[in-house]
Parts: sequence; structure tokens; C-alpha cells
Amino acid sequence: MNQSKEQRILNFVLQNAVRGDPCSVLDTIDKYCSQKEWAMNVGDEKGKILDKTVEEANPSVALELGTYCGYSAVRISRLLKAGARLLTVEFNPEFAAIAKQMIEFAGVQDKVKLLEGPSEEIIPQLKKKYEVDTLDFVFLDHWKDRYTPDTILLQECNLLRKGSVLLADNVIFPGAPDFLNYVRKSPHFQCTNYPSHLEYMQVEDAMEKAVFLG
Ligand SMILES: O=C(c1ccccc1)c1ccc(O)c(O)c1[N+](=O)[O-]
Ligand SMILES: [Mg+2]
Repeated sequence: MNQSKEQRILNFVLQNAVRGDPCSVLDTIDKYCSQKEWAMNVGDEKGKILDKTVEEANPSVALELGTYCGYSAVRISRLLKAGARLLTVEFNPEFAAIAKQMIEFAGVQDKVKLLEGPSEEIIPQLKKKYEVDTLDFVFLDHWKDRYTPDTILLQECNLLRKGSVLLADNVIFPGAPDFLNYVRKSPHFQCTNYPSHLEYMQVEDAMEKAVFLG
């Protein structure tokens, strides 16, 4: 049966990256997706914004919504301190299967827990089923029309604490206008915009950081 693009990306990593080296995996994915086939990894330009935001937050417990092939899960987890963990949520089972292999090849599997299912079902389970108290960092990179309802759900589930950092990808392209409107108008968030470009393209994009104020 014809391979999926995501399987082709994984195969290229397995054949060209260094096992156990997260940076090698990231560089290899970026090489393939910039030269062979575009894919919706956050990429290196926005990845550097993600890196800086994660380093500043220095999270003990991080959540990612939208795993895809595992690029940003590898990118985030490589920066986590000893004992810190990343929970990453993926709705698509094919993507989850690819990401699991990508995460294991990169050698970050001990820091990452991949949760397969819809975010609206998993978020309410985080406290009891996954032993989360509050989240220090949340990376939103799933369906853009889920950014706002899931941000509201995180608050309703008492998963945010004063200083929790949300970082949203693609707020310009494909765009998340309702999310920008929601967090920028809310008295509960302090927002910062980071202009950038769509991964592997010269199309304008941006990331939005929203710090929860309690
Ligand atoms: O929505 C798309 C999309 C839409 C149409 C075709 C391909 C991708 C997309 C594009 C760039 C992203 O960084 C990203 O995270 C997504 N996504 O689906 O979450
Ligand atoms: Mg994205």
C-alpha cells in the first residue's frame, strides 16, 4: 500500500538521523520537509521561539495539543530538566503511531507521554488519570478552531495556575482569530505576539504567548 507522507518522513529520519540525538532528528525532519515534502511541523524558525519560551518557563509539567509526527514533542522534551515531563495529545491514530516511533528514536521517550484521543476528552482526565496538578506550559498546535474551547476547558478544569504559559502556533496562518481575540481581551491573560513565518515557507505567520494571571 502506498506510504503516507508521515511514514516517509519517519523513514527518512530512521535512515539519516542519529539514534538518541534529538537535535539530529529535528535537523533531519527539517531537511526533508524543506527539500522534499512540506509538512506541518513547527519548523526551526518558530522552533527557536518555542525553545526560548520553554527555557524561560522551565516547566515541570508541560502539555502539547497536536503531536503530529513528534517534531515539537522532541523539541520541547530535549529542553526539560531532570524529572520534568511532557504530555502530548494526538487525535489521529496514524500520526500518533508515527510520533511514538519518532520520540523513541530520538531517545526522549522517558520524558514524553503520548495520549491518543480528542483534546476535549483528554483534558478533563489530566488531573485524575494522569496525575497532573497544574500545567506550567501548554503548546497549542492542533486544530485551530480548538484553541479557544480548549483554553477555556483548561481553565474550567483548574489546570492553569498563576504564571502558566500558553504558546500557540499558527495564529496568522492558517490563523486562530477567535483565540487571539479571546486571550487578548481576557483580564486573565498577558499576551505577547512573535511574528514569524509558516514552517518551510515565506508565508507570514506568528506565535502568541498568553501567560495566565490567575
Ligand atoms: O491546519 C493546518 C493545515 C491546513 C491545511 C493543510 C495542511 C495543514 C496547519 C498548517 C500549519 C501548521 O503549523 C499546523 O499546525 C496546522 N494544523 O493542522 O495544525
Ligand atoms: Mg502548527
